[in-house]
Amino acid sequence: MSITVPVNKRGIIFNPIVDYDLVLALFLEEFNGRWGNVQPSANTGLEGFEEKSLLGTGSFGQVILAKDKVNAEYYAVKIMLKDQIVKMKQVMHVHTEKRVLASIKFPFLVWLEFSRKDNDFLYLGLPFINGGELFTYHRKVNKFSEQQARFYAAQIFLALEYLHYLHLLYRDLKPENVMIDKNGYIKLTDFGFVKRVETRTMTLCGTPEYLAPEVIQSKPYGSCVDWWSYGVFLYEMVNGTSPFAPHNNDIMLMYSKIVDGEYKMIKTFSPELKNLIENLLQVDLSKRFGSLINGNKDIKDHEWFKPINWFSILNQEMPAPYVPQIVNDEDLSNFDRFPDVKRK
Ligand SMILES: Nc1ncnc2c1ncn2[C@@H]1O[C@H](COP(=O)(O)OP(=O)(O)OP(=O)(O)O)[C@@H](O)[C@H]1O
Repeated sequence: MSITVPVNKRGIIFNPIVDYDLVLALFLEEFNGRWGNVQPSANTGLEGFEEKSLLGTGSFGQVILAKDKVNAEYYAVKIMLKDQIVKMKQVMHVHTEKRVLASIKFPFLVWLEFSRKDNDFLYLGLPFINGGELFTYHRKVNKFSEQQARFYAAQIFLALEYLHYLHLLYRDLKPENVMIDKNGYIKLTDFGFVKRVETRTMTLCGTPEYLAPEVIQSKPYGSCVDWWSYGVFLYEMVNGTSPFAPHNNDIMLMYSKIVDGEYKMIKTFSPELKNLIENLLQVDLSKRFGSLINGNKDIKDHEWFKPINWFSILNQEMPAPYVPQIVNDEDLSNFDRFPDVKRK
């Protein structure tokens, strides 16, 4: 079987499955070295770009669609208000997000195309992923079949595996951060909570319904928090709602259920899916898949993933179960609608 070998921006070839040591070495060279494979931010704001429409909003600003006036390429530009970043004590997070985005290259992750700044804002230019959020599509269809969920879950598995090899914790897995590209494959976006840890960390962050018990309890944690969120994600994809969705907005009750690992298993899930979820939503770290002696292999080799050929997923050769309809480069019909961009 042929394996397409991804080539990163500097033309260095690596195979993300076979040679992770090389991938890690290249990542570290970028991450610790020259601030990634991009030039330092030019102080020109979005000069040279046409600001088109609003794609989404985040904690520190907006993500807009912008068109490069010279090469006519489209980008999703994350615009962050400097004041807001400082007030919310997120300087380090933004710094890390930029360095990580500039240093990674993997089929199922977005990367940094360029960065800019001006007096008030920071701008991160990302490839425009035009199929919208997985969240929007999932909400439209309500549930995925196990086969469809497996297609997305396999890509997310490979993305997390890649990040973990680089000692990066993603810490914010949720359908809102998974974008669908024009071919129906996915890309993880939003690296605002990514943290590089060689051992363990203790920071409380993430999205409440997806938080692992050890994060809520302020215990030191490692990459297993992503595998917990992955279990929540699988459940939600196939069931329609997440296992710990709060009743009457009672967040404290939801936290106590997460800490106790108390959720309802869905009878209609296949036995394989039930087993995988039970092993991911394990409060006891000595039992959670991803942290046992076989590491990630317990997930990758699990019966539920038997129909998956990992190389054809990586090479994006498997037909996607859903391919978004995109009529032209500015088609935003797959995004939730927002009013047009107006920024001083
Ligand atoms: N590369 C992209 N292509 C198209 N749309 C994108 C892209 N990146 C982000 N978006 C849109 O913008 C939204 C917000 O982006 P993102 O989550 O990165 O912002 P954020 O400020 O980090 O948000 P959060 O508050 O979740 O941390 C996304 O949910 C998505 O709809």
